[in-house]
Amino acid sequence: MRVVIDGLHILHGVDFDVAPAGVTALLGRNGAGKTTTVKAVMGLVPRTGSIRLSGAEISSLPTHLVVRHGIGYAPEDRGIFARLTVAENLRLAERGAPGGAEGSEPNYSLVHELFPELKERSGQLAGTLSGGQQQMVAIGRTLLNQNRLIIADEPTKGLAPKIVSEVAEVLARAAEAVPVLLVEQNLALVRRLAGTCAVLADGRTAHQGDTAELLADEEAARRLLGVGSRHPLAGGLRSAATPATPVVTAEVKP
Ligand SMILES: Nc1ncnc2c1ncn2[C@@H]1O[C@H](COP(=O)(O)OP(=O)(O)OP(=O)(O)O)[C@@H](O)[C@H]1O
Repeated sequence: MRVVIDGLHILHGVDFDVAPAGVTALLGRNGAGKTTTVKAVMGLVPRTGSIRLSGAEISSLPTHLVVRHGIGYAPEDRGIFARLTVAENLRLAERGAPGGAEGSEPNYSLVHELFPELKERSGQLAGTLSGGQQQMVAIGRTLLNQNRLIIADEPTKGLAPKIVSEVAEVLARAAEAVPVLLVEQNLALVRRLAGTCAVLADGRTAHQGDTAELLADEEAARRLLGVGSRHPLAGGLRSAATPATPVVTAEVKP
């Protein structure tokens, strides 16, 4: 996949798979191209190449059709309507089944089970919620519909440690139902949640594989992520199986 904006080559060789279950982390240093990559998947920036969702080519689709194919997107800025209530923010996200098929109701029971606070605060203006609560709305919206993939772009950015743990728990539970592509700088969280990862560097895929193996490899972690050998994550990390068939593949077309 490639992205050129105003003549600038932002992405020039991004090629990775999202595992069909659990969390896949999209990693890389600041400016590596992570946010641009997820925007390209969503059709929010012009892109060329191939993006396949469960085998279907979606790289030429506009954003609303990408969404209808079954991708729930929690953007970096959370995309909350501050002057609408929590309930109205959720209602705006309602849609039918992937591909436009009829017959699937928005799953409010799942959202309220994972985030009881959203039910309690349904009449509150979203702009008056805390950062963590707004993140709950953003992730809750992705769980409302029957999605094939959830993309969360730095969902813990700027949150207090206690809220980070809560959001991590929610992502873990969400990933039991739907595969998640997670852009995240917090490597402790990545270690806990993501079995597999792709690492971007300078607009290209620099690495893809088992997250634990990468974080245990001092040289690779330092080179790709800037993690030093004394970093608490270096060495002895959990491993997770890599399922066989990717849910999303993004690659450069020859
Ligand atoms: N619309 C744009 N116009 C020009 N340059 C852009 C645009 N969007 C992104 N870039 C540049 O492309 C590069 C990749 O940006 P991107 O936001 O995708 O990186 P990132 O890996 O998400 O970084 P961070 O971790 O800091 O959020 C950066 O150098 C950025 O300045």
